[in-house]
Amino acid sequence: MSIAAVNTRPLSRLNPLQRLGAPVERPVLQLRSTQDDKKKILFVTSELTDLVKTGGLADVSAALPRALAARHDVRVLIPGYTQVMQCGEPIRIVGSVMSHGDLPACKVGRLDMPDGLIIYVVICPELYERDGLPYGDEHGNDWPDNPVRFARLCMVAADIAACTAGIRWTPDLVHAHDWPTGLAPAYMHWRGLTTPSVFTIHNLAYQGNIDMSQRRALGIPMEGCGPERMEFYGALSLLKAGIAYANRITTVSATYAHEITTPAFGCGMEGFLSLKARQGLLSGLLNGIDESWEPQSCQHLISPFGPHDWAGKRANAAHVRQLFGLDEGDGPLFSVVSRLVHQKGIDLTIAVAETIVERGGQLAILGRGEPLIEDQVRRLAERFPGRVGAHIGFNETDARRLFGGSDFLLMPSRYEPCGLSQMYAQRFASLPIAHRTGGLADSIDDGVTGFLFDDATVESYRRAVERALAVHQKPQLLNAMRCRAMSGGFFWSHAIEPYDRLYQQLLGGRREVTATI
Ligand SMILES: Nc1ncnc2c1ncn2[C@@H]1O[C@H](COP(=O)(O)OP(=O)(O)O[C@H]2O[C@H](CO)[C@@H](O)[C@H](O)[C@H]2O)[C@@H](O)[C@H]1O
Repeated sequence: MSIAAVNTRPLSRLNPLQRLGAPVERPVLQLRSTQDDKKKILFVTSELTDLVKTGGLADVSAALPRALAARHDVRVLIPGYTQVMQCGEPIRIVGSVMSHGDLPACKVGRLDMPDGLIIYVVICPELYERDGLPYGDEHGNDWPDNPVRFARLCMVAADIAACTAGIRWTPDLVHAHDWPTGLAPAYMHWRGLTTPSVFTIHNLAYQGNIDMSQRRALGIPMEGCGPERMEFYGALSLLKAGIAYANRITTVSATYAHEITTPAFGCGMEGFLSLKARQGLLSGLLNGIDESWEPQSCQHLISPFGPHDWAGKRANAAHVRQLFGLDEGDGPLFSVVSRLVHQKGIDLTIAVAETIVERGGQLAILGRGEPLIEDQVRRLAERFPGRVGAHIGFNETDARRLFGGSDFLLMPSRYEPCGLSQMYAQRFASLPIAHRTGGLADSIDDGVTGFLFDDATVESYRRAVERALAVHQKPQLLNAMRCRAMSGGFFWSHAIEPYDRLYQQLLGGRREVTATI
C-alpha cells in the first residue's frame, strides 16, 4: 500500500559520531516566487496562537500562513470567540451571510494583525462569545452546540470561496484543519465549487462525531451520509467529511500518515484512509516551528544561551527549580510541557518518576487537561517534595523557560501525529526522551538529538530514561548532543516546501509532489 508522503525532513544516515560532529546548518528563507505567482489561500481553523490556543493546532495555524506569506496571499478564517473579539485590534465588518438550517445569519469581520496577517472573523455572538475555551467550558465539558458552531464556520468558508459572503477576495484554494473545519470542503463540494481544497489531520482521535438526526440542521444533503462520505458507525463524522471531500488530505508527519492506515492508530477510519492512500491522496508533511525559537534572543528566557555557552541555560534551570519549588542543585532536570491527556502518556511518566528521583534527578511538569490526570500529577508532586514540581495551567513564558532550563523533555506519547514540544525542546538544548511513534520518530535522532524507545510501556520508557541519565554523567557527550539538537532544521522556512509543492500541484503549477512511500 502506498502513501504519497511528500519529502519530509529525512534524518541523516551517517553514524552518530559523524552526525555529532557535523556543521550547524541554518535555514535560509528563499523568496522564489514573483508577486504574480502568488495564490490566494484561505486557512480555516478553530485556533490561532495569537488569539486563542488549546494546543499545537494553534501554533501551526499561526506560523504556517506567515511562513507562506512570501509566496502566497494566505488569510485565515476563525470563529469570533470572546478572546478574538476582545483582542484589542480593530475588527471591520466586511461581509455577511444568511441563515441556513440551524446556522444563524452572521457577519464577517476583518482583523489585520500588526505583522500584516489578515484574519477573517465569523461574528456570531450567540455561537462564539461565551466564557471558556473554543470547544467547551472551563470544566472541560464540550459545548452542546459545537456541531452548529463549527458548521457555521465551515459554511462561511464555502461562502467566501463562492463569492457569496460579500468579500472582495476569493481564494484559489481552501486549506482546512481538523474536525471543526471538516465540513468546509464538503459544503464547497455540495455547492458545485471547483476551488481545490486541502484537509489536514492534526489529530485523528478527535473526530467530531454527531447524531445522524442533526443532518438537516447542519445543511448536510442525503448524498453526504453514505459510508464513502460522512457516515461513521451509524453517526456522522465531521472529520470524515474533510477526508471524504477534500481534494488532498495531509497529516503532520510521514510516519503518522502511515500509522493512521493501520488498526492500531486508525481510530476506526483506517480502511477509509487506506483507500485514500492507495489513491495517492494522503500525504505526511512534517510540521515546522517559527523563528522565535532562538535561545540567543528569546525574550521569555531568564538568560540567553547558545551552543557551547551553557551559563544562560544554567540560569534558566535555577529559575525553573525556584518556580517549581525544587531543591537547588545541578542534577539532571527533566520536564514535561504538555496537554494532560491520555494521548501524552502522563501515567507512564508518573510511573518512571521514582527512578528519576532515586537517581538524583528532578522533574518539573507544566500543563493542564483531564481533571483526573491533573490530580495524579498534583499527587506526584506531593509525594516527592523538592524533587517533583507541578503547575496545572499553561503559559508561554514558563513553557519556554522549562524548555530552556531542563536537560531532558519527557514525551512518552502513545501516539503523536507530529509533536511540536520535542522540536522546541531540541532548539533550546533539552534532549527529548520520546516514544518512537509518529512525528517523534521523524524528528528525533536516537542517541544523537534525543532518546527514542520502542514500546509505550514503563519498562521500555525507563530504559530510555536510564540512557539519558548515563549521558548526563558525561558532560562532553551531553554537550555534543545538545549542540546537535539545537542545529535541527525544523523551521517553517524549510517545512513549507512540501505545502508549496502540494498547492502548486492542485492549482495546476509545474512543481510535482514526490511520492516517497
Ligand atoms: N495544557 C496546554 N494548554 C495549551 N497549550 C499547551 C498545553 N500544553 C502544551 N501546550 C503547548 O501546545 C503545543 C503542543 O503542541 P504539540 O504539537 O506537542 O501537541 P498537541 O497534541 O497539542 O497538538 C496536535 O497538533 C499538533 C499540530 O499539528 C501536532 O504536532 C500534535 O502531534 C497533535 O497532537 C506547544 O506549543 C505547547 O507548548
